[in-house]
Amino acid sequence: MDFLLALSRPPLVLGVDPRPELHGPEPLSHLRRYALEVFEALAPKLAAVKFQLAFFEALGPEGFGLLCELASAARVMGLPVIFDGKRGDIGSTAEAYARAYLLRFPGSALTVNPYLGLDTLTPFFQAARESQGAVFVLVKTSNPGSGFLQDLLVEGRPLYLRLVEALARKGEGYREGEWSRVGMVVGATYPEVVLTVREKAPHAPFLLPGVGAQGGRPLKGPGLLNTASRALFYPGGRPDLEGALQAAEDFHRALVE
Ligand SMILES: O=c1ccn([C@@H]2O[C@H](COP(=O)(O)O)[C@@H](O)[C@H]2O)c(=O)[nH]1
Repeated sequence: MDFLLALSRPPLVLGVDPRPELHGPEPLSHLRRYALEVFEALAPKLAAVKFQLAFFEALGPEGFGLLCELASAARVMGLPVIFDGKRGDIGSTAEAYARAYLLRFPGSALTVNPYLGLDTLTPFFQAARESQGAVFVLVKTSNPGSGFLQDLLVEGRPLYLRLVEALARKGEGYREGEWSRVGMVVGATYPEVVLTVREKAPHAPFLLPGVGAQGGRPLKGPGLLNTASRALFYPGGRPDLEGALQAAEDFHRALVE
């Protein structure tokens, strides 16, 4: 499956940030069952499933096993997968991260951190092209303090915008039809920034985290993948299949009507 197919699906991404303490006496088996039920029930309303690697890593080796199992199950259900790991390192290590999440899981996407420089992102972009995947580069993150570095003025323009311009240029080399395999993360908590970034990067898929629990509202537009984790996976703060379906229907209505 080519990740870019996610852009022709409904524009909502289910975030999976598992909290075993909410899953009773046998947390991992309950979590596995619950996640599979949620994937199946919500699949027709989703562009993709985003797995937050930190929450799986925090569960130790069993957590990594569960991540692989759930990622495979999502793909079998026809759902593209995003690994939210915000990886980034010198080139040789970036290559290893790219092998781990893009080449071993063809057709998936990975979030990456640009702080080390654009040269360190090339292994991710090349792996995404080879595996029909995608890369989402952190540009303007959803957190309240993101401006501390990202909004710094550099030669009169915010740093995030300079990054966007450079990525948009680079992304042209990884474009297939309308969309590039070089995507960007822009917080749904900054809707005005989403518009500014879109003007500079018309062919980049955008991952918009922060919908729901962080106060961001769903945003409509081509190539915008609205992402909610707690609000969809744990509506009301706990596992609730009916509630998850209702929340997905509400977001879906806001996005497609
Ligand atoms: O700018 C960013 C980048 C990534 N995230 C991740 O998205 C989810 C958000 O969870 P919610 O429960 O929907 O708030 C989480 O995995 C973050 O690590 C982000 O929030 N902002």
